[in-house]
Amino acid sequence: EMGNLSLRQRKPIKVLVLGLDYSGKSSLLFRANFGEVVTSIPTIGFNVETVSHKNIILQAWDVGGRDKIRPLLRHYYQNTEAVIFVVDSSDEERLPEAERELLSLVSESELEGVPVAVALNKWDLSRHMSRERMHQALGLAEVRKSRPCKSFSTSSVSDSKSDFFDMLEWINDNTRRTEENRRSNIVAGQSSVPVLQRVVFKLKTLLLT
Ligand SMILES: Nc1nc2c(ncn2[C@@H]2O[C@H](COP(=O)(O)OP(=O)(O)OP(=O)(O)O)[C@@H](O)[C@H]2O)c(=O)[nH]1
Ligand SMILES: [Mg+2]
Repeated sequence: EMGNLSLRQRKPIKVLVLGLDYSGKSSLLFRANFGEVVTSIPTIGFNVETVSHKNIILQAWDVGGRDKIRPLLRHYYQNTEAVIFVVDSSDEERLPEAERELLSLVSESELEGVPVAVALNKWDLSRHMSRERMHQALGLAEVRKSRPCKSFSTSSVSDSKSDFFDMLEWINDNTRRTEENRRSNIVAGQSSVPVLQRVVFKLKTLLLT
C-alpha cells in the first residue's frame, strides 16, 4: 500500500559510546554528523547524537570518560543495543586502563550479550599500535566469547583511514532486532519527544543524585 513507506520509519538503534577520556568519542560522532573536524572539549556528563548512514539510524549516547560516574552509568544501560568502545590507538601507556574499562563493561549484567564494536581510534597517527597488539592487550578474544565483538580502525581526522561506517553496518547487522522490529508505525516527528523527555529525566537524575 501507498501509506506504508511514509508512515513507517526505522527506529534508531540505541548505542552507548564509551571509552577512556581523550580517546576521541565525541570527535568521531561530530565527524560523522558534520563531515569535518569539529573541535571537541571534554564531555561532562553525556551528549546524545543521532547518526544516520544509509537506512541505519543510531542514537549514540556519548558518555564523558573523565568523571568517574560509574554508578550513574547504569542509568544509561537500559535498552542499550550495542556499545562502541573507543580506544586511542596511539596511547600505549593507557592501554591497560582501557582494558580494565572494557572488562568492567562486559561484566555488567545489563549489557549481557550486547555487541561491542571496538573503535581503534586516531588511526591517522603514524605512531598507532598494531591491530594485533591492541586485540591482545584489550583481551578481545575473551570478549568475543560472550557476544559479537569486532574492531574497526577509525579516525575523525582522515576518512581514508576510517572504517567508521563499516562499523555502523556491523552494528546494524549484529543487533538482535528483527527487520520488522526495526520499523515503527509512529508518524515522523513524534519519536523525538520521548527521547528528549528521557534526556531531561536523566539530567535531573544526574543533578539530584
Ligand atoms: N589525530 C587524531 N586526533 C583525534 C582523533 N579523534 C580525536 N582526536 C583528538 O583527541 C582529543 C580528545 O578528543 P575528544 O573527542 O574530546 O575525546 P572524548 O573521548 O570525547 O573525551 P571525553 O569527552 O573527555 O571522554 C582531541 O584533542 C581531539 O582533537 C583522531 O581520530 N585522530
Ligand atoms: Mg567527549
